[in-house]
Amino acid sequence: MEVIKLENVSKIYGTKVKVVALDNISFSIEEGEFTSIIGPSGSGKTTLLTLMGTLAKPTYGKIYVYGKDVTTLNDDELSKIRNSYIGFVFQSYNLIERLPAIENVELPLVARGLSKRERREKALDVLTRLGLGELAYKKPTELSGGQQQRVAIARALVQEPKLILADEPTANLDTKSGEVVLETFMRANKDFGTTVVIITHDPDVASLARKKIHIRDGKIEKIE
Ligand SMILES: Nc1ncnc2c1ncn2[C@@H]1O[C@H](COP(=O)(O)OP(=O)(O)OP(=O)(O)O)[C@@H](O)[C@H]1O
Repeated sequence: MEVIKLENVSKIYGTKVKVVALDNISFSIEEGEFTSIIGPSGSGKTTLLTLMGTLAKPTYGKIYVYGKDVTTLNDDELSKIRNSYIGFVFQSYNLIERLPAIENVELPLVARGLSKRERREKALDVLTRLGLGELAYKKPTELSGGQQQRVAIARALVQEPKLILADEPTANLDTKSGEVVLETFMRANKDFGTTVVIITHDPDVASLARKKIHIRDGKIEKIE
């Protein structure tokens, strides 16, 4: 089954001065694939992930997510798709500072009607898997940037999303923490068939993926 399909997608920013961030891109991602998107700075990687995550619409072309043409959906319908399927890991962590790490991780589960006890158990389990069990009750301001990044990753994973979209998830981490994060993604992929798409600059990280999409100047250079 195709999780994401792009057909002749272009994204142009600006009105007077136009920036062609993506130029006529087509590809698809199948369920259970682990894909990396690689390319130099400014090549359009973040724009591509944003479109795949239905957070913005393309200027031209069609995008299908789990078979639905998301270019024709309204904001409510798009947020439903995001909530049902997608876990995002962005470079900015967007953690709530007055809440301890564990409550930040629990937050997405509140809307799902889980009991407080179930939420706590799940959140602690994911934090522990990411090596943060001891820090669960610390506030984000008491954590390093890399630890905050892992809390944000825990918040995405706790929802057990069918699709993970991650923008440079290991960029701010030391080698060991980066390995833990990648291992967690790989385990979700292997054990639960979670589809994973990660943007990376790092060839070692990219090589873990079965499929690599190289982009340059808003175009696909090659898929291997
Ligand atoms: N909101 C925006 N308005 C105008 N131009 C933008 C906007 N977002 C991105 N761009 C431009 O679109 C192009 C692609 O940017 P994008 O952030 O997608 O690249 P990237 O490959 O993710 O870069 P990096 O690796 O540096 O994060 C760049 O030329 C960038 O300046």
